[in-house]
Amino acid sequence: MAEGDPGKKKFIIDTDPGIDDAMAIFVALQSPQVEVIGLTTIYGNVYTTLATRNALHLLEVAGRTDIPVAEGSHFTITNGTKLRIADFVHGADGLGNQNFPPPNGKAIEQSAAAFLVDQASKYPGEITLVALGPLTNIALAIQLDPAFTKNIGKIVILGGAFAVNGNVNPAAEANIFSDPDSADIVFTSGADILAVGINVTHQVLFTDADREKLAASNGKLAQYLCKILDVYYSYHCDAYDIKGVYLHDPATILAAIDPSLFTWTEGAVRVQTSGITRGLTILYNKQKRFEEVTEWTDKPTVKVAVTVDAPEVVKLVMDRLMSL
Ligand SMILES: O=c1[nH]cnc2c1ncn2[C@@H]1O[C@H](CO)[C@@H](O)[C@H]1O
Repeated sequence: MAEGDPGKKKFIIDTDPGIDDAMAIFVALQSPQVEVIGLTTIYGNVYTTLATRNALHLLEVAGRTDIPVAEGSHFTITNGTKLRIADFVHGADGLGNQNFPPPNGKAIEQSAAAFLVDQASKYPGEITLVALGPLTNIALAIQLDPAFTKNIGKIVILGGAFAVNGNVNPAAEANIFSDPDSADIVFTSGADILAVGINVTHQVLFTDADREKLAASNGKLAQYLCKILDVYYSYHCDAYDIKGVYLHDPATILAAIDPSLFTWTEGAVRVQTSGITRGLTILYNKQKRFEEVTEWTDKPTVKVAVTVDAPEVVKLVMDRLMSL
């Protein structure tokens, strides 16, 4: 395992790869300010077993098999096994139906939650955990170790649809919808949290012209991504009538590296865990003192992204992806 470069931010990426996860992992690996010290895997875009396989495969593509992968939960925090898997977004293999050969590497013995707890206590306050999938592993880490929320430096979450429609249904965004109980545990845990919702990532569009630029570069990662991106493009064309793809996960990596690319508001976030609005994320902006005690009263404050410098984020993503 890579051992500490004091000038760099230590990242652990919790991921369900996933085409935009692949882009995000590559962006993190190619960012000079970042040292990726581990990947943890979760269901979401694919089942967890396939997420682990894809995480190992992506590290092999990038030549970074020194980075450990810890496998995460196969079910929700309430032991739900009827998972919502977004294979229609990313292809049956999660990586654009390319059917890559299996990786040579293996996940470490430790579970994702145990790995997160361990690393956070090894480097207290130093780790940025970027959560790109449902929040089950993070909620499990919180339950496993009461000191985790204090030990982990920062948690940057791709999740939620703040005051806009979701992408699973009008109420819910995919990562939160997949395990709303975990999401509510994490949002109310008191950890230092930044959340990037689809209200913001839907402004970060990677256009056809961007893809052509990527294709024209000789970079290894660029060439690899151009192979897998087709399925993601078709999905966006069918679902949103747009010629381009949303950079949910890469934008979140950049938020973790440089929050000043975004503007933020603060407040308590609660997640609806049942009923027709299951997965709904509601931010209380603390602008009004309510007469009654509410489910938001006295809950810890988190930061939620409000706007993004989208052209700069796309430019940075492009630069990183063409740099190897
Ligand atoms: O319609 C969808 N259903 C499920 N997952 C989606 C959809 N669109 C995008 N994503 C995936 O979920 C995260 C953002 O919510 C992203 O990781 C994206 O790849």
